[in-house]
Amino acid sequence: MKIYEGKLIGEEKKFGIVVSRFNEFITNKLLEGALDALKRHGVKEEDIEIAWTPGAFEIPLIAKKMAESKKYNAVIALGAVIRGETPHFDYVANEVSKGIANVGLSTNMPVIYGVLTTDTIEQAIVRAGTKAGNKGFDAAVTAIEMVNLIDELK
Ligand SMILES: Nc1c(NC[C@H](O)[C@H](O)[C@H](O)CO)[nH]c(=O)[nH]c1=O
Ligand SMILES: CC(=O)[C@@H](O)COP(=O)(O)O
Repeated sequence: MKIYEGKLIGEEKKFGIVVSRFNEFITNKLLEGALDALKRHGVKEEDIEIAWTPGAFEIPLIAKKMAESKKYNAVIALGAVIRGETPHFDYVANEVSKGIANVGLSTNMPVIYGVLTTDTIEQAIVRAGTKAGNKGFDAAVTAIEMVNLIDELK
């Protein structure tokens, strides 16, 4: 029986991070978590590039540009979409998740979904480095695992 699972070793791998500025109080924490995870798993600082978008809605386009550049082994998408008073949240959240998934499939590259979609600011804070951990850290670990899993399947 042969089982494939990506090792959590980041040496020699290159990562692009696309992070949205909207709700920067939260997304900065997600970015810190992602950078912490990459470095603690052996990724060199020079092998990480970061692109900032105005909001989460713009993430898929920049993720696609990064993936198509072939400069990285994986792209990590970080954002925080927090519900307001109108249905705008649903449109943004739906398009961002769909867009990011489509980029990964269309470019054949791991594009990891690290975008918080929460009803309240408190829910976002809890997931950006406090009680529920840091979803940016988790997304970066997922990126490392996916890169190595894909290498194993070659
Ligand atoms: N409300 C949030 C937004 N809204 C902005 C959109 O993402 C986009 O930048 C704008 O509609 C222009 O295209 N963005 C977030 O990242 N988080 C939000 O909570
Ligand atoms: C997710 C959003 O776009 C949201 O923050 C916008 O807030 P509102 O619905 O109150 O305009």
